[in-house]
Order: sequence, then C-alpha cells, then structure tokens
Amino acid sequence: MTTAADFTTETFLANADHTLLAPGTTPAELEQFLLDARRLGVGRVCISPTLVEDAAAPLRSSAVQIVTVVGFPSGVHTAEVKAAEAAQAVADGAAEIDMVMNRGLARAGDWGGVQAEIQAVRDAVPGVVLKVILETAALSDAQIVAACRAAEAARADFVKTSTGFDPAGGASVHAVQIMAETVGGRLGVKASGGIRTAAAVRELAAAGATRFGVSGTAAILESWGHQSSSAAGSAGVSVATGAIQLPGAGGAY
Ligand SMILES: O=C[C@H](O)COP(=O)(O)O
Repeated sequence: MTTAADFTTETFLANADHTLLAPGTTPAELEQFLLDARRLGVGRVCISPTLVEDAAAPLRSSAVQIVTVVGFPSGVHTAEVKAAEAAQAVADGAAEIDMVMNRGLARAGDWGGVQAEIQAVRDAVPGVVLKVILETAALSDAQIVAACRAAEAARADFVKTSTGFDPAGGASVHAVQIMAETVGGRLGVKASGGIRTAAAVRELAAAGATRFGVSGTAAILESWGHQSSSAAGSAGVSVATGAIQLPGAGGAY
C-alpha cells in the first residue's frame, strides 16, 4: 500500500500522464507541451486523438509514450465509432487508450451493454493498454462498483475517474477508494481531473490511485515541497469530501 509519505516525485513522474486535451490546440502549443514533457521527465503524454500523429515523430527518440482518448469527452459515441477511433489512434502512434464509458448505459443499469462497448474497443486494440473513464462524479457508489466490474470483465487494464471536462467534477479520494477496493491489484486505477497539488496526488495515491492524469504537472512538482493540505489549497481539492472542482480545463465543453 502506497502511503502519502513515501510517494516521491520520481514515483509521481513515472506514473503521470501529462495531459493536453484542451480543444483548439495549435501545432506550436503541442510542440511546447512535448518539450515540457521531456523536460519534466514524465513517462507519458495524454493528448487528443487529432494530435497523436504529429506527436509521434518528435517523441520517437524519447522514452515518452503517447496516451490518447476515445469517445471524449461525453462518451456518447457508438461502440463501433469508439473501436474505430482507438484503432486509428494506435496506427497513428498511441501506446495507450483512455475510452469514455457510455454513462447512459451505466445509469440505466445496462451493465451487459457497458461491458460490450468496452469489449468492442478491447478487441479493436488487443495488447494495447486500455483505460475506461467512468466519470465517477456523475455516478453513484454502486454504479462505480458495477462499472469497475464491467471494465474488468471486458479485460480493460485500468479504470479512470474522470475526463476533467464534466460539470459533475473530477477525481475524488472517495471514488478512488471504491475503485481500488473493487478492482485494485488486478486493474490499475487512474485518478484524473482537477488534481492541482502534490498533496492531492499523495492523498489519491494513498487511496489507491496508481496513475495520475494531470495537465498541471509543473505546478504539482513545484508544490511538492510544500506541506499545505490539498483540502485547503487553491487547487479546490477537498480531501475530506473527495470533491474536486475543475477551475482549469474542465468546463470547456
Ligand atoms: O484525463 C485527464 C484530465 O483531462 C486532466 O484533467 P486536468 O486538466 O484537470 O488536470
């Protein structure tokens, strides 16, 4: 079990998906983002599918891998579209796929349907790391548990809390605990959306997160030496309640 105290910057960087998913990104902004990723020493970048091909060439000489998103951010795309999007992204150079689950199916209790759409993406990109974005802030605890089970049954590799773009909110300690209790040790748990400080990263790691989707990587590293609680920080993370506000990328949709 990871404790907040022994979670180092090295552990964080090795398990960080440095993220750029804002719509309207220009080639110059992508270039700067990739330079930052290498300077920071992150293991992966998480970028929009339209950016994958352009990012693949400059990253080829580095150890940085490309993660992209499918059915993003709403998840309302058909399973066939998500599967095709995933296959195209891998052909373009993506090493990992973060797909957004169809939340309507989940809220209706159609867990067979949820499993089937995850399975469709799984089958389209065999051998590729597949994460399922649940948008946990918009689900009940029981729905989070069932969604985790559907992801595991469909042979996903990770469950992921949030897109970072939903008004319901981002990652929370509470959701991560539920996910870790349900599939932890067999599937990874990616916390993402609204994570702004080192304190928040440590709390989420202690709750069971094994991967972190963060657009504010540099600011998180800058805050690493500070002991101020994420709950009280300007990041808007409330560890007590687990609610995370999304002052950054979230709300763009
Ligand atoms: O998937 C990752 C999230 O979009 C990152 O959210 P963030 O911009 O709030 O760090």
